[in-house]
Amino acid sequence: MDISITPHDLFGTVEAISSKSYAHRALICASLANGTTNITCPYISEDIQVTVDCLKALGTTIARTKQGFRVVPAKEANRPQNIQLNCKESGTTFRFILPLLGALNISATISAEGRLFSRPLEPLISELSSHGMSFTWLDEKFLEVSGQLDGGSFEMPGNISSQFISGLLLSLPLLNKPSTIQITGPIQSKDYLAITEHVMTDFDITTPFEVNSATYTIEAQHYVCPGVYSIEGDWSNAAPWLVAGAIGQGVEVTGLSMQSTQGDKAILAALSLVGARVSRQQKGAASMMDHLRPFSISISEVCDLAPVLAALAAFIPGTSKLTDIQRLRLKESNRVQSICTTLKAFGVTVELSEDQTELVITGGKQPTSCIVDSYNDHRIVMMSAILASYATGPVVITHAEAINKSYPLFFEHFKQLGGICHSMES
Ligand SMILES: O=C(O)C1=C[C@@H](OP(=O)(O)O)[C@@H](O)[C@H](O)C1
Ligand SMILES: C=C(OP(=O)(O)O)C(=O)O
Repeated sequence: MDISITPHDLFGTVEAISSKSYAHRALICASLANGTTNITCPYISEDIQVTVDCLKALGTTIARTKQGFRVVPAKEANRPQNIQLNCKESGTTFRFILPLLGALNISATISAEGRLFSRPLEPLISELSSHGMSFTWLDEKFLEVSGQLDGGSFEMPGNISSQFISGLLLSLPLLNKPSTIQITGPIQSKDYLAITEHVMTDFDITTPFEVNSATYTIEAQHYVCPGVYSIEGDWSNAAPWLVAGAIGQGVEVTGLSMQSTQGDKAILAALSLVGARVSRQQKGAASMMDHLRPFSISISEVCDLAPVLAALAAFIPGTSKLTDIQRLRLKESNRVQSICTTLKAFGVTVELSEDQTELVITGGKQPTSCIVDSYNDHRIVMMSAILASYATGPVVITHAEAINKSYPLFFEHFKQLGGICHSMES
């Protein structure tokens, strides 16, 4: 599907969709608990559905209700022994499900789509292999997984994907012997680990972290069903609207928690830093244009914000920088390349620093009318839609169905804010 956008100011109010990161974790914890959990999660996406489908294959009964999901864990005797899973393009699902298969001693043949199997996995596979699990690649198209995961001492680098560590945290309490996870090197995406700890605590599991040794201790524990569980609004997917507000007449996003553990609520601090008028409300946030100035922001803790921050930089006269961009190359697309190519198509000057760790964007000229690709990346679609709204003429985004990975209602909400778009079959 291609989307054609006619430039028009984005203005008004939109409701935040349910947090994808919280939804993945709550569905997994509920599947492992001692009773039925009703999860409030009004908005779903392809990635959340992938986690639902994988958990169903593990024996969990999950029904879509009016407001979310009813999750009934499998009885031990009813768990399958050998299953087929398709993790599609969901990195979070894939990296969480691998240790879980080992903890439940279920063999699986896993398939994937897009770039998922090319994204980093080795540190996780290597640690799981030295704790009882086996992995075999079939033609690089399927991953066969088997073996009982054994507790003990795990080591994991902190600067490749926090999902390796979150996956271990979720699974290790199920083992009958205590474990530790020592994180080596710098720890990045820390707030995603905090989200994992938050949801696990809500299901009565504690995983104390000792800062000096950078080590989690995980005792054998039981997930306790909280009865109901509410998924909060998604800050990462609210960010494009808040950026649109800051370069236009103002946008408000409701249904967001100001106390959220989600690192991407830092979009508000970023917008304040560039001089936008930001208001923090009881249950939401709004942003509006003021005197915008160039910025330099490290994206090491907020890597999913990089595409929309790049779009923001394009509208600000002067040179802005996104620094610590190394891990952007490991996402649904190589986001260093896809951000650069997209900005250039809109006529925006962008350069990579000599050491390849910074994107240097010179903004202030109106983005030009163009045809851009999604690079099969939902966050590039959102970035392009914001740039297109203020472009000199029509913009076509090809393969825009990539948006469904995290935000199937994106273009509905875009129209709700006054955006003008229509879809065309590719
Ligand atoms: O745990 C999570 O829910 C996520 C962790 C982050 O990945 P990395 O830790 O690999 O950066 C983030 O980019 C991803 O969209 C969601
Ligand atoms: C990288 C993302 O997700 P995942 O790692 O789960 O595929 C994302 O949502 O931008």
